[in-house]
Amino acid sequence: MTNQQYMMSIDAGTTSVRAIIFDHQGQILQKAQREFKQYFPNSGWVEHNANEIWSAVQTVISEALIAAEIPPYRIQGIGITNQRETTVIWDRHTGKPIYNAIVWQSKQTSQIADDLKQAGYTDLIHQKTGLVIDSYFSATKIKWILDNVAGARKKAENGDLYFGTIDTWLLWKLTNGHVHATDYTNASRTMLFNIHDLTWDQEILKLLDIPASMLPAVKPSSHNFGYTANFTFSGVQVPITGIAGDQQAALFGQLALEPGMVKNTYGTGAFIVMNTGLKPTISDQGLLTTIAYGIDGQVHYALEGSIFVAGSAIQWLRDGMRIIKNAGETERMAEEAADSGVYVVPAFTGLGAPYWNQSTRGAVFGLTRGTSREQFVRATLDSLAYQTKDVMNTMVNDTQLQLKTLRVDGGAANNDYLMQFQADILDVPIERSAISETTALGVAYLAGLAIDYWHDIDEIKATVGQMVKFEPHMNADVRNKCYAGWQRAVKAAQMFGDA
Ligand SMILES: Nc1ncnc2c1ncn2[C@@H]1O[C@H](COP(=O)(O)OP(=O)(O)O)[C@@H](O)[C@H]1O
Ligand SMILES: O=P(O)(O)OC[C@H](O)CO
Repeated sequence: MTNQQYMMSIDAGTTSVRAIIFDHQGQILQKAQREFKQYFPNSGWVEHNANEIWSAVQTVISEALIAAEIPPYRIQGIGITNQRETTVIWDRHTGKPIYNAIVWQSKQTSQIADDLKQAGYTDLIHQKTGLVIDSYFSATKIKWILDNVAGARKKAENGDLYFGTIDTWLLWKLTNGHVHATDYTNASRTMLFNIHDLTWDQEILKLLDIPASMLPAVKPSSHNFGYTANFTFSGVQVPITGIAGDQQAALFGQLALEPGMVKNTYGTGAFIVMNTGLKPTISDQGLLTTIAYGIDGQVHYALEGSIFVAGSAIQWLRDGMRIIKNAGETERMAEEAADSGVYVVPAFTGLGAPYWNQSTRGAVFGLTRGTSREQFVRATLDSLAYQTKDVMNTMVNDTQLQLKTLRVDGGAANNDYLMQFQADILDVPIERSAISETTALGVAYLAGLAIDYWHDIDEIKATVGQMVKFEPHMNADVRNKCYAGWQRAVKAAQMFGDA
């Protein structure tokens, strides 16, 4: 086994980066993780320092290799998966970012989004990009940087600036400034990419005054993007052969490759993605149409429901409300809590799919003098499941496809209480993957397939472990009553925010 080759995934998430080394069985050989700093320069703004992300990535690559005790040449290929939409703009000559990376959650560009809506571009943008107009996507963030950083627009017009999402930034750094590219999945989250003809959309670029020279080349997700320039200072050139946004990578890692298959990743937010096959399905009920992956000369599409607050509501219980010590204990507390009729609507930064209401804020309903800490915790966990049901109902309506199972992953999917409640409230079985790092695994698959590390999907399927199943067993009357209460709570929270 001494000459065994491995794949390495770089998972650049919102709060931490990881390097994970996988073997041919899809098992984790080693992993290293680093958190990096979050900047909140103004209320509702969230920024990262792109150089700090790059430093953290270099560190975890080295740490993972050292801990695994393997030399760099035993890595056959690298995959990059990333927090999506987050926008970096840098000077292509000096390599220096001209502003912090504006993070997907950040609200500083809401006004630009509102202006676009007011000007009547909602349908045009929806039809072309599959997205709803929102500050969530990269387009308004690029415009904001060009409008607000001194000299930026002039430089952009002279062709001196590059834009990239985090994958593009890391690829550019790993190749020492030789490759400026992204993949279809990341491009489809910019609100600038035409998902039908697979090009940057000139009309939208003009609308936002964004020069096309800033934009990266767009390639399939499973593709040889280029070689590392100086991998861990070893001089070894490792090909980067896969790139995908983290939610799409998770879909691939769950092997949800047939139309109608759905996964939900319960991380900071929750992202429900349904594979819809080779044709885009445009939702008229607030779901996003997005590119699932590009492989073997074909582009596969997906419908997505993005929930902004999921696991971060549990962090709020810990760090804001300080009624728990760690996320893990919520499982026992919820199991112990009696039914209560309490609802927590964690709309801390507005509501995502299917509501898309930027002005809603969090709310709690149904408190009595007897409400306990455990019941409050349980209601917060339940909100993750209810938000998922809102999205799933919309997906079923949009596609007319009957949901058979929901595949789950991400930190909060480890909570057995939550997964059982999710199965009950959806009335659909839940399957939790055997490996928790599905996102990294997905991009390892994409990268490995491009270089024949894995020959085909069947070879990959043969390596997949047993999933943990949660079967629904809630009585229909109880389910309907619980969900009706949630719907009233969301409605009331929206009324309060809109007033
Ligand atoms: N047992 C648990 N029950 C509920 N939530 C959990 C549990 N474990 C972790 N979480 C939540 O999951 C999130 C971390 O999941 P992760 O997939 O690492 O997220 P991300 O990739 O977005 O950083 C945190 O918000 C945390 O509060
Ligand atoms: O980094 P995560 O796991 O919170 O994912 C963020 C999403 O990609 C945002 O769209």
